[in-house]
Amino acid sequence: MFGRRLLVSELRFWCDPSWRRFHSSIVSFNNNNNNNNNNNVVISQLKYSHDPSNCSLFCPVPQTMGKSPVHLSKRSSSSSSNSSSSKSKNQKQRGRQSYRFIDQTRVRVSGGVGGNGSLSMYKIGRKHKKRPDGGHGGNGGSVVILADPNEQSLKWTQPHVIANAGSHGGNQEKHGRNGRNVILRVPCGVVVRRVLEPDEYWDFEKQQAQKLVQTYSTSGDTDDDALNEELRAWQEERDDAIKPQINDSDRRAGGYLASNDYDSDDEDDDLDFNDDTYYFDGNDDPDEDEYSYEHLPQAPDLSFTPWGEREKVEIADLNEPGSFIVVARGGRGGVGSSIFASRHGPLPPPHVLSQYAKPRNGETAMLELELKMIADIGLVGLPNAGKSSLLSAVSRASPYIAPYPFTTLNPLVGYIEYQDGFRVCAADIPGLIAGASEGRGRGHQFLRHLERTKALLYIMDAAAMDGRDPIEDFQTLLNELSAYGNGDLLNRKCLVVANKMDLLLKEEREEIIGLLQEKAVESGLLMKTNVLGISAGATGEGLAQLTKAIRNAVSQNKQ
Ligand SMILES: Nc1nc2c(ncn2[C@@H]2O[C@H](COP(=O)(O)OP(=O)(O)OP(=O)(O)O)[C@@H](O)[C@H]2O)c(=O)[nH]1
Ligand SMILES: [Mg+2]
Repeated sequence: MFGRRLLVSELRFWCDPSWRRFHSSIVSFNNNNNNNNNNNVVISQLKYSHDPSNCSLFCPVPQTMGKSPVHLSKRSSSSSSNSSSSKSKNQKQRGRQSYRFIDQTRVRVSGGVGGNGSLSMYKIGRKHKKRPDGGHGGNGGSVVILADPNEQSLKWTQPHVIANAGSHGGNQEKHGRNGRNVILRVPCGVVVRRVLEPDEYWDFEKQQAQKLVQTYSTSGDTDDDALNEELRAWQEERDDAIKPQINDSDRRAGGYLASNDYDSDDEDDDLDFNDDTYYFDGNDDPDEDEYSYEHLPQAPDLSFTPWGEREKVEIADLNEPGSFIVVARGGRGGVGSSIFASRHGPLPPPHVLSQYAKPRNGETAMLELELKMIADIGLVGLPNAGKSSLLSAVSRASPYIAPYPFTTLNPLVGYIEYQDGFRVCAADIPGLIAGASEGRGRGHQFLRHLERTKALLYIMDAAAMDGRDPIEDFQTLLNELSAYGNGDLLNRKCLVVANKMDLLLKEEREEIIGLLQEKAVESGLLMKTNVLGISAGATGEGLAQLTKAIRNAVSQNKQ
């Protein structure tokens, strides 16, 4: 930035007060340029702010030992928003809610390359004697993904994150500095999957089989369709059997290393296969060479996953604050010549030394990150049922509320706080529609966020303001939840709520609540209380009773 032309009318930046060098360098930089007419940088106003959200430049954590990691999170791309005073209330509300929420993304990560080892030789006296004194290169930095409760969205600017390279070694046994790690901060509840390259394989057996198939497929023509059919069946069977799981023993306190998980050559893998069952030619007896593979017709289907999709392997589930995974390790630094100094005998020849001095590249991986929100209770309902109104009535969250469907487009979390300090995290899920379990109306993306909730709150518009029948709405919700995944969502503890009671007469209220109650009992829901009538967006009736019931529903699972 300093070498380039830059015109800034007002520059605000925040920096950690303990990083004094940054303060002074900016101030002197500004002064120098003001005295110089040919300056490239014009700063008319320079402001310090202690509020990170109100700045043009975000200055990362001070670099104390030269090794502090680079933190990548949504804050690193924050920009100033100092014209907020002129915004209307609605715009403000919209702005607050419509921050860019990303719950699924892909990122390529690469560890830093190591530094070169030095080949330096120290001349001893006048004789032509030399002593090797080259230092080792530093190791490249690694890329780490860390679950941080302060993050809300999977947002960062780079599609390819590369950790810093290690420095080169020098003479006099000066070893290079290790590259800085990059820490990608993600919200809690992120599932990390590694997307394998077309030539990468998760397990050894599959790799061997694939090689075999490729070899035979190039050998010639045959009409042995039965064999092909068998091969295909075998592949399908194998694919079902190979459901890679994260092994608990791979996890360590505070985190775990990914690299062990995706080592395709690791023969100690947990996945046990019965050789008899999965023997390549489908025979019970592996020794019996009944088929000749020399003339298979054409290359069999090489893709083990649907067309265009590459194999994905789940390598971590970062569901606890502070849990982390090293997704790309940095390359090792080159070995300096000094390693041979204490050895007896002649030095290795120069070409061998330079081989040693070469650093290694860091690991590279393509990752898919998917956020599954961790909330205690999920608010489920059709559009306009009043989910956001309820969340804003019982918590400090301020979702956008309006009388049209699909006002809420992204899940939003709010905390219901009780007088004794107990807190319940509630997630407002965007409205579901019929067919959501098949993906209609982004249904899959929304239902995914319910997977980790401890309890569900079904909310219906009892006044039928949109002309829908609340009982039918309830049935739609039950259908969609039972059809999603393995239908497990219906077995959660739940509360059933009829909203907009203020618009109904006394008899109508009783009738609606009675019908909903009947339907809930009929469906076998694990209800914590009877159906509750509330008015979340108008009078606030029934909310006190509801918050107690919510606490009751989630507290058994919570310490
Ligand atoms: N009269 C009355 N209106 C309500 C009540 N609760 C919500 N509303 C109104 O219903 C409309 C929809 O409310 P929202 O909270 O946005 O509904 P939602 O379920 O979040 O809707 P989506 O985000 O579109 O799924 C708004 O106009 C609210 O003012 C209530 O208790 N009584
Ligand atoms: Mg809403």
